[in-house]
Amino acid sequence: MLNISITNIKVKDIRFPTSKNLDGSDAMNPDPDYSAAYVILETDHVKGLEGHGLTFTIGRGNEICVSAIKSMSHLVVGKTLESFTSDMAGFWKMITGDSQLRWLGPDKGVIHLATGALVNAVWDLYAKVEGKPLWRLLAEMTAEELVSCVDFTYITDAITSEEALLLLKKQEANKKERIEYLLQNGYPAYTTSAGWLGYSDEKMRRLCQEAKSAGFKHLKMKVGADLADDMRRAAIIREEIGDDLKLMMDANQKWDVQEAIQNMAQLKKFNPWWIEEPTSPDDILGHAKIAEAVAPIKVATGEHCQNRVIFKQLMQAKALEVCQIDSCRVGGVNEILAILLMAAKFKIPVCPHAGGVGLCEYVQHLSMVDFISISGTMEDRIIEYVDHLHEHFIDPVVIENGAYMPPSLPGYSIEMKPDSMEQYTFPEGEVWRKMSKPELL
Ligand SMILES: C[C@H](O)[C@@H](O)CC(=O)C(=O)O
Ligand SMILES: [Mg+2]
Repeated sequence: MLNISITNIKVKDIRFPTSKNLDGSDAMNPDPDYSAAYVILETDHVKGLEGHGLTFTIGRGNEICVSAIKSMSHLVVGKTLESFTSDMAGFWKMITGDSQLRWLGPDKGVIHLATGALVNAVWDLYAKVEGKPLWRLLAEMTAEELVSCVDFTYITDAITSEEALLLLKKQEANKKERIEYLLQNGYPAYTTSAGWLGYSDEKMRRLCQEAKSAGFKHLKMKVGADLADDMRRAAIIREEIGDDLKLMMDANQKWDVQEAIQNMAQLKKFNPWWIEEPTSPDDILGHAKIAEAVAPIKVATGEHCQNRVIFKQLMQAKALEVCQIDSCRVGGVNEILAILLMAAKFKIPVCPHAGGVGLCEYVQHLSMVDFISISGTMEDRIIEYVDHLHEHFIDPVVIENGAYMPPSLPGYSIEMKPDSMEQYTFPEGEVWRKMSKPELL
């Protein structure tokens, strides 16, 4: 059944003009246009099944990701799916190990974002061929099969494949119960939709009220542009959500280390649960220093963490207390599994990043497999939710009473509607043509 070949790859530059309403805005990224470098793997499957994947950017530069994906296409076109799935760790090593492309990374920057799109498209195809949503495909793997998806290169000083196997075996006994629990209750979500930096106070108030009535128990706000403004906005949010809901703050890398410590000394008045990306994502020791100084406020990071090696060091240095995996910043599902395993070993909760197009659709699968097979718990774990652009997906996320309900369609939930792809292709799609010629609006 898996003996199908990938016959062709299509890559698209799809952009949504979210900067118009300042959706997704933060202190570092004031005008993001949520965008996708989008991959379609065509196959010779009798039903014409395709693998879809994307990597997320915020507009300009999306074309560079598109180009990088095209440069990697020789690694998948003409190959059978089985040649990948029979040795998933080998597949990932091959994709990230091209002897010439590797020079562009290794495992970082544009080439790694491109890897994310391509690897995720292969997993989408695999899950579709197996007729299962990705979370279930992964959850139904044995401990041995899951371990065999992971390339442990450069992380064996933190976790070996033998340790990973033991950890997974411990979770095997109660997997069925956890699947049942998930199907009944879903996985708790938090919302960022009320707290974008560019929103007016009135809009923020209204969205806080809506979030509360929709059943969310956690809400995240953006900080970092101006401390006085952060204090004012935090006071408004607390006024609206009260003291029972948890509030998180996200500085999107705006501060130097000392500045982060000083600013959090002021903002702690609003009882934040975590401070996210307080400084440069590459500054491991800086994060450790901040974590020590701002405790009990937790330090969260990961959406710009380039690979499993940096995650490993953040964990080893006690620099990260909430692990925010990003489904396409690192090299797709295989590398995410490596990070989930390390987080479980270090007992660090995983709360994925999802502020972007398609990221909610992706990451729900990852937290679900974490719960079922890896950490075995939802304690202190929540998945980010942003209320944008879900209407463009064939299998959009379903949020009920503040929780993600498990997807049931086969695949990785990332396939976009053909119409949406066409209209938002940059720059020739209808939406962008009209924007460049306002008289057509
Ligand atoms: C530019 C993105 O919207 C970013 O602000 C997302 C983010 O930091 C988050 O969701 O967290
Ligand atoms: Mg963030």
